Amino acid sequence: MLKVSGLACSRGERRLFADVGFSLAAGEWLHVQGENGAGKTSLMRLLVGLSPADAGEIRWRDEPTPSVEFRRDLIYLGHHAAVKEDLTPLENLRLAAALDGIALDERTSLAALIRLGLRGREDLPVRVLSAGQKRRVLLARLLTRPAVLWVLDEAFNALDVAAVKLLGELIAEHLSAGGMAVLTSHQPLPVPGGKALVL
Ligand SMILES: Nc1ncnc2c1ncn2[C@@H]1O[C@H](COP(=O)(O)OP(=O)(O)OP(=O)(O)O)[C@@H](O)[C@H]1O
Repeated sequence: MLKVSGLACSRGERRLFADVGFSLAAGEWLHVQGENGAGKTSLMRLLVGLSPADAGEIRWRDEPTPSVEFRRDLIYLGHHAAVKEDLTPLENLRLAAALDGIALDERTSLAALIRLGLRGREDLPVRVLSAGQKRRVLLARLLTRPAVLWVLDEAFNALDVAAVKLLGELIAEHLSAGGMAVLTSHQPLPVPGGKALVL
């Protein structure tokens, strides 16, 4: 269970939001909405522990975050998350796993890339892939290790119609398996249910 209460955030002189609260249980997801500059990315960064809040509390499994359990249970894909251009998709996935302290076998990586429609691209340097294919390499990380909580900032950007549908399916499968997700997007998302938070 993720429980957020009384969260406040300022940037410079400006108060972006105050008293933000929500909770997520297994199978639930939150759609964070708001106009450009409202503070969606700032909220996601607070949630995952990359920047401190002015006030409020974030609890995961009844413990304050960040905790070892929270880090283990979380996959965060930031708004500007990128893949390394000189590495191949397989190498990118291995590197991301290593940074999470996890050894990743090639079979799992390859299966993730194939699910993301990148069969035959796994050994090419990422720099030769299209923008959408690069996003797909990033999204393949979702399938390389089990994580209960997916925090995805504008993950649907730069995806073609098929990839939007695929990501929607991956998130729906994740939720059906008891996962949770916090998603930002300016568009309606192809994921059933969901709570809304408008900043
Ligand atoms: N480190 C920082 N220093 C100063 N201002 C910042 C900083 N980070 C964010 N801001 C400001 O905070 C506001 C909210 O930014 P944020 O990226 O959270 O918005 P957003 O809702 O994700 O916007 P968008 O829909 O355009 O992606 C913006 O005005 C931004 O310029």
